[in-house]
Amino acid sequence: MTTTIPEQPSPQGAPKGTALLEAKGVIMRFGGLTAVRDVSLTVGSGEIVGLIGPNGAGKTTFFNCLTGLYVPTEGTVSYRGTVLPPKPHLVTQAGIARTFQNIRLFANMTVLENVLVGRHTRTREGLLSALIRGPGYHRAEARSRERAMELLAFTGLAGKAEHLARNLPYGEQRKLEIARALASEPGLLLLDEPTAGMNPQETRATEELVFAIRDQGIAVLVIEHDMRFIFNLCDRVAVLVQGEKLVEGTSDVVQSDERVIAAYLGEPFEGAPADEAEERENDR
Ligand SMILES: Nc1ncnc2c1ncn2[C@@H]1O[C@H](COP(=O)(O)OP(=O)(O)OP(=O)(O)O)[C@@H](O)[C@H]1O
Repeated sequence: MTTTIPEQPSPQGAPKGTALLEAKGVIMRFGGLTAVRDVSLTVGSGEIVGLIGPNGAGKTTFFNCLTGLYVPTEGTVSYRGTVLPPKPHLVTQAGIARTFQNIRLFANMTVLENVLVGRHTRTREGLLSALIRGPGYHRAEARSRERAMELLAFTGLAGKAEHLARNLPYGEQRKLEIARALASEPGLLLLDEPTAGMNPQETRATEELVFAIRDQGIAVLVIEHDMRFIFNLCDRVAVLVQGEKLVEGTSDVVQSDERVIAAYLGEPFEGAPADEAEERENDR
C-alpha cells in the first residue's frame, strides 16, 4: 500500500507528497566493514532530496542498495509501496533510473543512440518483432526516436543528436547520462555527483535541469559534494557519516547543525555558519 503524506505544512525532515521510495533499516556490510548502518530514507513525489557526507561515508553504496546493484545485508527498499527485488533491470522497470559517479556512456555510439538504449525497458516489442521488423516494430521505433529527440531537446542536446558521445564536452556527457536515464520514463531519478568536474556555469545549468525534471513530476535523490548546489536545490537533505544517517532536514536545519559542521571539519563549506561568523568578525 502506498503511504499518503499530507501536503504542506510538513514536519521538519518529513517528505511531502506521496511516498515513492522507502528504504527501511538498510545495512550493507563488506566482510568486516559496515559501509551503510541501518539507514532509512523516504523520498516523496515532487521532492528533490539531497544525500551528502564526507568521502567514504557510504553514499554510493546506499545508492547501489537502492538500485539493486548490491543486495543489502539487511533492510528493505520499496517503491510505490512494493518491495523492490535487488536486480537493476527490475528496479529500472519499476520506475527508478540513475546516473553514475563515473560517466558510463557508450562512447562510440551517437548521442541519439545512447538515449535509445535507455528506452529499452519501456519498449514492448519483442525479439521476434525486431527480427521480422513488422509494422509494430516500426511504430515502436518511430515513437522511441521521437521521445529520445524530445529528451535531447529537454536537456539541450538536440543539436548534437548525431555526434558521437565521446566527442561531447564533459558537461554535455553528464547531461546525456541524464537524458538516457530519463528515457526509461522514471518516477524517481537518482543522480550520483551530477556536477563532479563541472565549471560554475555548467553546475548552474545542471541545477536548472534538475528543477525542470522535478517540474515534470519526477522526484530526484541526489548525491553531491557541492554544498551550494545541494542547499539551493533540495527540499530535504540527509547527511551520512561513517555509514550512519546523522541528520535529516531542510537545508537551513542541516547547514546549521553543529554535528554536520563537525563532520565536515577539514572540508569547510561555503555558507557554513562558522564562515559567516568569521566574516562578521573580519568585517568589524
Ligand atoms: N564493493 C566494495 N567492497 C568493499 N568495500 C567497499 C565496496 N564499495 C564501497 N566500499 C567501502 O565502503 C565505504 C563507503 O564507500 P562509498 O563509495 O559508498 O562512499 P561515498 O560516501 O560514496 O564516498 P565518495 O564521496 O568518496 O564517493 C568505503 O570505505 C569503501 O571503501
